[in-house]
Amino acid sequence: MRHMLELLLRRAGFEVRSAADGELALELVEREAVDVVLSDVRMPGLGGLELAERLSSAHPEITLVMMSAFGTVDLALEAMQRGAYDYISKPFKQDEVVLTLRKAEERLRLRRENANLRARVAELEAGAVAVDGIELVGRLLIHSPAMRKIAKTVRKVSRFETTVLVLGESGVGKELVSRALHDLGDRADGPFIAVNCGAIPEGLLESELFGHAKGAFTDASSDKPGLFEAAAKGTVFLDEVGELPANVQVKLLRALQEREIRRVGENTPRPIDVRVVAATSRALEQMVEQGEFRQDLFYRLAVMQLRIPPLRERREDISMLAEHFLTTVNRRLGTAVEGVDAEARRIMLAYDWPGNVRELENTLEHAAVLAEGPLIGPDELPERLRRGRRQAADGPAEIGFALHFSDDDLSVKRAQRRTERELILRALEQTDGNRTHAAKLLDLSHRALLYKIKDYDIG
Ligand SMILES: Nc1ncnc2c1ncn2[C@@H]1O[C@H](COP(=O)(O)OP(=O)(O)OP(=O)(O)O)[C@@H](O)[C@H]1O
Repeated sequence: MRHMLELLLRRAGFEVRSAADGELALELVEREAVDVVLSDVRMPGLGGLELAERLSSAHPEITLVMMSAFGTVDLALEAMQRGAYDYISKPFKQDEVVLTLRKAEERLRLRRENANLRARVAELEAGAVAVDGIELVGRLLIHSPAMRKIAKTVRKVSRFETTVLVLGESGVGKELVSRALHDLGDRADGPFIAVNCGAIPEGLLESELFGHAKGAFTDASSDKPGLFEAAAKGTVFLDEVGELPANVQVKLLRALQEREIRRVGENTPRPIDVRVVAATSRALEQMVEQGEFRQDLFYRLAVMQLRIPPLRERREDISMLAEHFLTTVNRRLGTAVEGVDAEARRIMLAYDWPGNVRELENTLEHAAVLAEGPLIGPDELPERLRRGRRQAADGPAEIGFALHFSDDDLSVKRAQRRTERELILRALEQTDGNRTHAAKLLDLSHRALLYKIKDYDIG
């Protein structure tokens, strides 16, 4: 019977090992990774019931299917109580065995999938995944101490309903930060609606945001809810909030204060249930001083402010983001670029990235398309990067160092390593990558510098 089953199952595509009794079967599963065990109920030595017991305690991941002959069905049922998954009664048809095992296989697949999902959910619930010093907060990849601080605040603030104002240059990731606030908070199951206040024509803004009644204006052929109503139980993200015209600023302030809106052409207010996150790349406080933005609205929006530093102030994120973008570009465009060579990397680390993370993303897409080999070289980088030396006006060096100290990591050893790495990067930038000159600036022997460059993976 064992022999016949071996042949049958092999033919059906299973990888089969056989054991003459229960004892041997237990030894076998210790030696090899086994998904499913098909076992008789009656066997010499260790019987099916005991096997079921021992397997389910030592190897709960293994699915056990029993075979029962006439008169042993009750034993098979008992085995199921002790952890077996299914049983087949003898005599059986060949298809029946294969089908039962396929079912067991499917169950296994589902269990694995569930375990994966559970792990992912646990990660999401924790709000972050940290791997090798890289955190994932919502969809934000984070490595630098400066961004870690932001991640910590995002995690805290996401739990509250407060209005948040996200500040930062264009392309630093303000929208992703706002999304993370939404994704990690209680409204995650609700919609996240992003509105670019600068992109909607002034005349349409009010009705886009708050909706309109039929006949409110020429094109209003029916009642229409606005984005604030569409985002019920979710978040409205007002990007470029500094671009809002004065009349809409007033309406927004009222909506935030009263928690209700009026559709254009309607008098009765409607309650709203949204969290508002706003962002701007403009100096909003200055706009307030110059009378271009309402002060009361500014205070209302800026209950909590998050300032995202530009990429040039957190160069530690560049390599991680570059790797991430290469992976997504490869997937999207079918390219097969494995990385960035040492020289191109040095150029990228020294460049100022005025367009921030978005510029980095576009640069890598451009380079991946041009790349001829597995690595991106300096020639594939846009001209402006090769020309762009770091400017002296980049601020005093101390700023860079201050960023390396965060309250949640006070390890002197790690701080020393980070500082040393940063000093080496700066020396290499100042000397155009000339290691002999850099070693002199660093007061290190040439050999020591080479060793450290390798150790710190500077390239
Ligand atoms: N930390 C990060 N991890 C992964 N992707 C990022 C990160 N920061 C930014 N990005 C990506 O960079 C691009 C720009 O980010 P985003 O749109 O959030 O910036 P922004 O500050 O809102 O820009 P703008 O001011 O122009 O609206 C997006 O494609 C985004 O996915």
